[in-house]
Amino acid sequence: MPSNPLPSRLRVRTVPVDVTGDLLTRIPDEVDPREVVTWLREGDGMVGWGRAVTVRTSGPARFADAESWWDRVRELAEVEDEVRDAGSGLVAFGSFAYSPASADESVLTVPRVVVGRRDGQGWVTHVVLDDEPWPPAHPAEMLARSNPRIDELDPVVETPGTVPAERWPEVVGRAVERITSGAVEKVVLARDVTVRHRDGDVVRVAPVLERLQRRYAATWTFAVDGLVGATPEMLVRLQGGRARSRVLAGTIRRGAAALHETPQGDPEHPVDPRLRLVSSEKDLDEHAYAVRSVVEALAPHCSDLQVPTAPYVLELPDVYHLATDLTGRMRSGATSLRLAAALHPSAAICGTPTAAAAAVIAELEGMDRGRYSGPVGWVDGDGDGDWGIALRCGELAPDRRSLRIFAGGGIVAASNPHAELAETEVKLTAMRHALGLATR
Ligand SMILES: C=C(O[C@H]1C=CC=C(C(=O)O)[C@@H]1O)C(=O)O
Repeated sequence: MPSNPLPSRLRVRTVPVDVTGDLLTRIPDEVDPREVVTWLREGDGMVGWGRAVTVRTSGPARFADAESWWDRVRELAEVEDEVRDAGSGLVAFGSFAYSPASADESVLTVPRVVVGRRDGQGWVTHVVLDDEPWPPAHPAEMLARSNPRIDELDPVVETPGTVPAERWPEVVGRAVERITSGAVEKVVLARDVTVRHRDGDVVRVAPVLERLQRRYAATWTFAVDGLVGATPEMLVRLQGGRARSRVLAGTIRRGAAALHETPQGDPEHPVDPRLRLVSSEKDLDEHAYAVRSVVEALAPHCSDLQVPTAPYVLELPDVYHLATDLTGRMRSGATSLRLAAALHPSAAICGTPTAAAAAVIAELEGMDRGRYSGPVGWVDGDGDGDWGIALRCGELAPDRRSLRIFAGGGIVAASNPHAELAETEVKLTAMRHALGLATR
């Protein structure tokens, strides 16, 4: 497990403060973009920066190694927490590779500073190591500073990804063949696109996050170790003994164009795309596989698991998704991180059966997904936390001068390869918009 040795002391102090305005503007501009962490929704949540302690893990044990490291950090921490809410006191932000075979490391990190706000209650957490003194600035003074360049996007250009868009329908067609031959029932295939700083400089993430949270306020805007995005899908939230999950699968594009997209579309008698989505056998099938995978993984940990019988339509700025919200009471004592590990990879991003779908993905996608589609989120000292699935996101290259942005879609027997290409394009809109690229 490659990680720096833990310090002999780790002191954590959380104080309540009045936090007004946009949390993202509190992140100092000079912070390395890979050291920025965020978890924001509807303006509330947490932002942080700096690294107090960090673990990097990889391979099949990437979750288990991170969990045992977190247990040691929890034992070591001396916590003074005047707020005592989920996320106050000791907290770590994490992001895990989708595949055990990924060359990309998974990461769990305790920032030096966290600024949080929930339901009008603000707080600041500082972390110091060994005998370091507490930072001299009073939290209120620190919060008075605000990043003057938050609206300044870096100029970027887009270049093709691993599989060029025009070849994507062929790749999807091969997946449909695997499904009709019976090798697999559902498989989720994803593609990437590379975006580079036009002048070869470092791409700053705070302005990207700012645009994501403004347009996609109802999603979770995240940043962990250079992975930035706005996910609509909550793998698991654990708070006060209750687990929740929002499963998404099944998508239709918003807007007038969607009305004419299928061969059956009649421009004279447009059908609301939401109605089309809830009555589409193909999308309902795709959704049912995803729900089943989450129910199977949550059931051993929960009593009283509530599973709605039919999905609802989640409305996002570019797309509608079929969505199911599940809730259960915890009986296993697992932390949110343990639950995220148990739920990954769900059939919303891998397929059914899991092992067969993972093999088809490895064979057909031709790329390493890195941390796209892996769990991303945070865990606090009590084990509570939020873990989303890293979707609608991009991952900064180690040199921070480019990022790969990703989008995928669930393939079932009835999938149309050209419609699947269009679906990945519309899902790429979130990151293209946030980076200031004209959307197609
Ligand atoms: C794999 C992605 O979306 C998943 C989540 C929602 C809907 C999906 C779909 O309809 O295919 C995917 O399962 C992605 O955004 O890259």
